[in-house]
Amino acid sequence: MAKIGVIGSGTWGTALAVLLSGNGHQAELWSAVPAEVEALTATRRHPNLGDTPIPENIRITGDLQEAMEEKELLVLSVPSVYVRETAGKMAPFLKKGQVVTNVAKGIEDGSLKTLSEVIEEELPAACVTVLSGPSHAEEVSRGLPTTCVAGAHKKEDAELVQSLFMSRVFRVYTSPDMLGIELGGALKNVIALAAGIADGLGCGDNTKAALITRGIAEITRLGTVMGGRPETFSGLTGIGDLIVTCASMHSRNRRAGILIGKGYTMEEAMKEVNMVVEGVYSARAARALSEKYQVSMPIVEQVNQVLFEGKSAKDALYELMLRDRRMENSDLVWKA
Ligand SMILES: NC(=O)C1=CN([C@@H]2O[C@H](COP(=O)(O)OP(=O)(O)OC[C@H]3O[C@@H](n4cnc5c(N)ncnc54)[C@H](O)[C@@H]3O)[C@@H](O)[C@H]2O)C=CC1
Ligand SMILES: O=C(CO)COP(=O)(O)O
Repeated sequence: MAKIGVIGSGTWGTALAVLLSGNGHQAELWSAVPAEVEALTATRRHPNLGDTPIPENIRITGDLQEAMEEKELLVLSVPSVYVRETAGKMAPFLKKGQVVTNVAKGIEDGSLKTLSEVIEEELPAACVTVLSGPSHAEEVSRGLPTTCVAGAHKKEDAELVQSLFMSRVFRVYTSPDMLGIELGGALKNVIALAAGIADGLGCGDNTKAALITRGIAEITRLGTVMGGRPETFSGLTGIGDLIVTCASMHSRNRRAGILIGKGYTMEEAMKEVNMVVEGVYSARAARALSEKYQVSMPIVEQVNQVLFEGKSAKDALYELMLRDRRMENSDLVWKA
């Protein structure tokens, strides 16, 4: 039995605390929002997780020091925009060498840093790791079989995360490619917005398959130029996560995209979904990275134009369809 602090009691942090508690660990769940601490303590339910009870042995607290004290692992589960601020607040209580696992998916706006890089800046004494993969909280909390990848610089840190989370319904692999894992997790949300927009426009399965396939091509092009491994983008945290987020009605990004495709503005769609839609924040960062690294990302570009420049979803779709004619893979060569 390990003591684990889950820092962030949103849908995902709560589902992970329930999973860890089911694995026999003592989980403590922290929230920055006092009203959330009160409501979760009173109801022992998370509003987005249906009837799943939060077991009585999970302590819910607004006291960060208490949530971090004597913990073998700290799971950082706040949305990406709060990662720097929250990691900064954790700094005074962090013990040297304490393992911190980030589970948020994003890229910091402006700095274009991955979230583990942000955490390493704020918590230089921590051993920073990540956990990512195709894993909707709504299904994990119900014990539906799910697979993820624990990424770390050091093998033993990845294996610690693997051993604490692994169960008969939650299989965890390990990987040293933290950069590839994090880029896949952040960038798939932008493609999921495009997939949702296509759904909202009334497109079909052919369109969805095209967006997933060309989407992973964009993610892999950028990710490998930045130093991620191609194998990672064809694995669980790359194509795996992209498939689930483009196909599932649990996906916040896809749902926001559907509304935008139906004519909602970005702000209206985010309000309606009422949970964090990370792709909206990652879209701008993805476009900036594609410019910085001179990598073509046409889907990312069109999503940006729809979200931030008032372009109609239909125009964006037809512009993608009528781009310059090209080979599917320009590395292939024709026989003479
Ligand atoms: N929901 C899911 O199925 C999954 C979510 N993720 C990632 O986990 C992260 C969190 O997502 P969710 O839990 O779904 O979000 P959510 O929308 O359910 O929760 C948002 C949370 O933000 C917190 N918050 C508000 N103000 C804050 C502040 N100033 N400082 C710190 N926290 C604050 C609130 O406590 C609230 O619980 C995201 O990056 C998401 O992409 C990753 C895998 C699965
Ligand atoms: O990353 C996630 C599932 O792996 C959650 O994000 P979405 O809800 O947008 O799919």
